[in-house]
Amino acid sequence: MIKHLLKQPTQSGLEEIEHVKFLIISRIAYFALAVHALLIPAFAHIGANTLAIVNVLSVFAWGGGIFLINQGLTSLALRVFCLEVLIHAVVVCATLGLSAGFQFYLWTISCILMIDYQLPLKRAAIYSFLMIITFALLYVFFAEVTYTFSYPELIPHINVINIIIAGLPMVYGIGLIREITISQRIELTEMASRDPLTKLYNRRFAKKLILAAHKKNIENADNLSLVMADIDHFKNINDSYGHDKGDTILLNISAAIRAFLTENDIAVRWGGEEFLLLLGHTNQQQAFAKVEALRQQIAAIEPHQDFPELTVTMSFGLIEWQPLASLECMLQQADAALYKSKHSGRNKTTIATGQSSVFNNIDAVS
Ligand SMILES: Nc1nc2c(ncn2[C@@H]2O[C@H](COP(=O)(O)OP(=O)(O)OP(=O)(O)O)[C@@H](O)[C@H]2O)c(=O)[nH]1
Repeated sequence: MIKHLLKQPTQSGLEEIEHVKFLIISRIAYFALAVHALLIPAFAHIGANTLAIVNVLSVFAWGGGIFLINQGLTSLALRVFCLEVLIHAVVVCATLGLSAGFQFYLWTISCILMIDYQLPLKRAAIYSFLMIITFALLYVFFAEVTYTFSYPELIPHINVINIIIAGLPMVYGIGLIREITISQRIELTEMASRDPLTKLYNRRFAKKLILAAHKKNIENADNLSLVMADIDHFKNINDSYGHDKGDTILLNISAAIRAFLTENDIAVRWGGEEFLLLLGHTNQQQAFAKVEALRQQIAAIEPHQDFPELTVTMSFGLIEWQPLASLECMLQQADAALYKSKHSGRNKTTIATGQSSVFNNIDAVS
């Protein structure tokens, strides 16, 4: 229910909270309006005419509040509602006594005031605390007031109903805050772990993932290969076609990389035009075959119909992770292999074994 109310995670946190609050408050407002309207004949029927009149005023207050909500003045509406509940609780308790349980609504508005983000925290806390003080004072001043109207046998039931209705928004509100907090935490983690342009993992976050994958591979005695990849002559592309075109190429390449990944692989935007791929369950020869397929696929991407002469290629260097070697050592070797690919003509894949042997691509060999 709460999840259903939450909007897309792209919305800023406070906006999202305000939106959800708006929906909840409008629902509560319509419900309260209906209840107060029903209480008018009920109070008139038991002979509590003052309360019937107070409820007429309450209906106006809730109706006015709904009008304010529809005008986008939710926070002001909230304050009108709080004032109405305060006055209502005091008048009803003074007339019927505390046994009917109308005082518990003061706890509800005390909580609602605390989630009114347009109120500064200090002021919200003071108002909220005043509601609690009022609640306590009702027990001081009206503890002796006894119910003298019709249907006294209904009072214990009304008490239970009031406690439940007053308690529900508090539970609901806390549940809502919990869901929003979790969804924002997930969103923040995503933002902190991803590169904003390509949405691949960023370097800082990926190191943890890579080390965890390596540890798991050692435990399972499995193969793991590490690939450094770099777009060829990217500076020239930027200089000739513009930075925006360069960004589009980065996006196309990231999409190709993402499509190529299996669930055991990790792709990272390692630097500007440099990517790191971690291929799980993959030995050196398998990694070479996979990377060659990716390299050819990238070379076949048509960057734009307006620039038929523009071809984008990538160079790769790969190494199978030796179980006892450090990440830094493996990165150095993969980097050295990439360097070889670059310096032997680019658009190539090089395997770094201990002595960094070079495998040219099929086109280059033939
Ligand atoms: N459009 C765009 N360009 C970027 C981005 N990040 C880095 N670059 C550019 O990538 C280029 C990298 O250039 P170099 O390191 O000289 O490498 P290169 O031109 O690809 O040459 P080789 O790697 O030797 O083939 C620089 O011009 C950077 O400005 C980015 O996010 N968007």
